[in-house]
Amino acid sequence: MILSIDNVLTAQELEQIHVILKTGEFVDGKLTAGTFAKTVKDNYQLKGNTDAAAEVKAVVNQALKRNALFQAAVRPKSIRPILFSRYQPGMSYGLHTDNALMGDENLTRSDLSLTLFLSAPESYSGGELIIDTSLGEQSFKLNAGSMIVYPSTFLHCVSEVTEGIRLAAVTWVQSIVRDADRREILFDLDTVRRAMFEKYGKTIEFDLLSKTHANLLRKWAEV
Ligand SMILES: O=C(O)CCC(=O)C(=O)O
Ligand SMILES: [Fe+2]
Repeated sequence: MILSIDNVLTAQELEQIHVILKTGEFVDGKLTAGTFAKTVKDNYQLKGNTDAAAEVKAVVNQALKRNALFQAAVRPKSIRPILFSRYQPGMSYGLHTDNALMGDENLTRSDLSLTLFLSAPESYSGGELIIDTSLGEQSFKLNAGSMIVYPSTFLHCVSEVTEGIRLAAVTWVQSIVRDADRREILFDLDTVRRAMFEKYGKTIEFDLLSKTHANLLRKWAEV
């Protein structure tokens, strides 16, 4: 399942991030790419381990934490440090696969990748996130503050930016439910059970669905 979530950031948070990214120090994005992805990665990334990076990371982490749809669909167990990237005209990130395991001591398995778009789509040309799914290529260029979450199992790329600046936040998530199909079943069950509660209250059907949801989660969760 590829999930598009709108308004992850408020206008105020977006503004705060833009102010920081305007003066923040950017470094070559190749520094955070795997051996082979490095050969096709051409962008800048906000230098990590600075006060500026800590502030923007905190804003995005908080936004992910409060987003009910993200939490229900993704079931994050751990989230890698957020990267803030900048693409200027001529820059792109060619077709690649994300590393399966990330980090040194605390390994995170990349079950899901996410791109949180930070620039207004009309402010730059190109720069689509293109995901090579089993149904063919799907191209995304969302409003500033909106986010795409997709299984890290897909090949993907960022097309060349030909005009303007593309700013984005990206990271990877290990889910407590490793398997994407199982994650979707749990998400659907949870959605239906909540909708039934809203509509009919705490009926026996709601209780049975809740039991099934909880029992499947017990079977499939890795905690
Ligand atoms: O910027 C994006 O939309 C995706 C970046 C990406 O694929 C990566 O950092 O691995
Ligand atoms: Fe990637």
